Amino acid sequence: MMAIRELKVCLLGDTGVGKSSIVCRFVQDHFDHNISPTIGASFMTKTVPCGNELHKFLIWDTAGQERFHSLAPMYYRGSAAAVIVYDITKQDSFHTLKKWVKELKEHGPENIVMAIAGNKCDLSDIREVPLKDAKEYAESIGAVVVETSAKNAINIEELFQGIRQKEVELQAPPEKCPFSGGISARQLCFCSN
Ligand SMILES: Nc1nc2c(ncn2[C@@H]2O[C@H](COP(=O)(O)OP(=O)(O)OP(=O)(O)O)[C@@H](O)[C@H]2O)c(=O)[nH]1
Repeated sequence: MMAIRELKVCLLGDTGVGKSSIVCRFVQDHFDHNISPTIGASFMTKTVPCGNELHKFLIWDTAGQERFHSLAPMYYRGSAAAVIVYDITKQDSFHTLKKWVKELKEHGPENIVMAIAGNKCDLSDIREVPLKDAKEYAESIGAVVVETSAKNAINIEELFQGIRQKEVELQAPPEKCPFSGGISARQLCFCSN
């Protein structure tokens, strides 16, 4: 029987950036143009094979609307990883992302793995946030960074794989990591350009 390794992940970020859409694409490989805003939070799981183990993602998708902000600690406190999402077409959402990172550093679990997702990269012709800014910021906080499109299924698998990789590395010395062959996950970036 294969060992199951569970990984609790929460998604944080402004309302409308595409958190639920990212989870929906990852878990169900589906995109809904008319998806409703999340109320409170929602929970989904996905299990993926990894070497001779199974990795089970336990995913908490939080609501981005300000009125739900006070609920977020219930979800990030028990998480091994946080995906903080912004919308590349909305500078304000990148500002909100920075506020989430600050809150996680102050009140989140000590070794929480952080991944930044710049979503809606299919809309890069109306981009407001340069990829360079996201890369520099991610590097400054030791986070994985990736531009995603839940709509066009770009980099969604890579985002979650990046989290797994970093989490596994935190628990095993780099030479034992099945993904990187010894390269630190902090050096890995899944941006396409
Ligand atoms: N073009 C484009 N639209 C997207 C993408 N991802 C999500 N959307 C759209 O953005 C809107 C908001 O998506 P949601 O997934 O509900 O956003 P959310 O961050 O979960 O919002 P809250 O639940 O309010 O926190 C919806 O109309 C989606 O169809 C994407 O990758 N590209």
